[in-house]
Amino acid sequence: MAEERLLNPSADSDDQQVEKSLRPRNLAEFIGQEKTVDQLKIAITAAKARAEPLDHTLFYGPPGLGKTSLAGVIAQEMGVKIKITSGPAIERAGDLAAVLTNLQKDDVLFIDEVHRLNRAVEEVLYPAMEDFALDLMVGKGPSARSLRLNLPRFTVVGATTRLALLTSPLRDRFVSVHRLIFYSDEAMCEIVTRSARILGMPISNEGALEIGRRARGTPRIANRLLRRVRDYAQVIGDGVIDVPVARAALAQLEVDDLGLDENDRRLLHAIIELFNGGPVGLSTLAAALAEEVDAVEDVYEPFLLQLGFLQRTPRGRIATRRAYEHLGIPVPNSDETQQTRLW
Ligand SMILES: Nc1ncnc2c1ncn2[C@@H]1O[C@H](COP(=O)(O)OP(=O)(O)OP(=O)(O)O)[C@@H](O)[C@H]1O
Repeated sequence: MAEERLLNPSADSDDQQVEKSLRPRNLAEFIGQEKTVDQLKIAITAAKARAEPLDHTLFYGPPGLGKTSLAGVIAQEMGVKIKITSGPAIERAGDLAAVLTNLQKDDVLFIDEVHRLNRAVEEVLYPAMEDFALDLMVGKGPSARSLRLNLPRFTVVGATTRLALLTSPLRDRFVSVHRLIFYSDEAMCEIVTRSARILGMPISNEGALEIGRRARGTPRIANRLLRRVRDYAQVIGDGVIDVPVARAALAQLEVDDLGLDENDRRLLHAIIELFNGGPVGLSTLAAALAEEVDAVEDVYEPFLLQLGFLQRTPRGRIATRRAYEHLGIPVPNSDETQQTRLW
């Protein structure tokens, strides 16, 4: 259902079409993530001055924050080509060998979901990243021997939503590691304004802020909301996205003032009403919601944690006082709850 995916930060095919035109192409167009951008500027300038490829770089953080965009930006700023693949797409060591032998000097190899590479593939990637070499086994049985093939120097840009799932040998081969964080309201407003300009939608500054601040600090969600609000503005309003239009459209989409949707509220209600506020284990919670554990952990939780509505403890998830207040549920007497220490 459309509403179900509205606030999901993962891309669907509609997004992929529009995202191509909205992707920032260089560092100057990339809004927010100042710390990462400043570090990249220095690394890129230094690598170019040495006429070397950029060091292997890893981006991690929730989906939709700009990891793929940054990989493209790096290639553009370095003036090199980018090859895009992903952990699950490279099934066998031979698949990776084929990708590596097709790289040209200084190319960027972008590997999305890099934590999902399998062991055999990783074993091929290690010498490729470290020594720019490919070790091939020739022959079988006792006469088998290993042959080393030199590769051109290149840059691996890896992206992951789950840094903890990266094996440490792979993690160690990335020289620079950047954590992408949720965007500020101001940055989100700028992103919405930029996207509206590219898509030719008239929007007021306040209208952009209203959409931006309800998009969970995630550019992909902002772009999606913007398209839905535009439909509303065209059909119900006069085509211009201002605050009343943005508010009315978002209310119809059931996106609340903080950017929570029905699924977030369902999750918080479940912890509060079914599990007495928590702690409740992740798998029990996912089962109660009829959701996948991964969806709860990757899609819903990061933003609820960021808002301070949820706490992860060794004994499970706990709904905080703020969550009760946001949902308008009376906060239980703290003597009777297990959360006293958190409040
Ligand atoms: N800093 C930014 N400025 C402007 N737009 C941005 C920025 N970051 C991301 N976007 C927009 O958000 C969309 C999603 O970004 P991107 O695909 O790079 O995210 P991602 O982190 O790689 O997501 P995933 O991990 O799900 O692939 C882009 O198409 C782009 O339009």
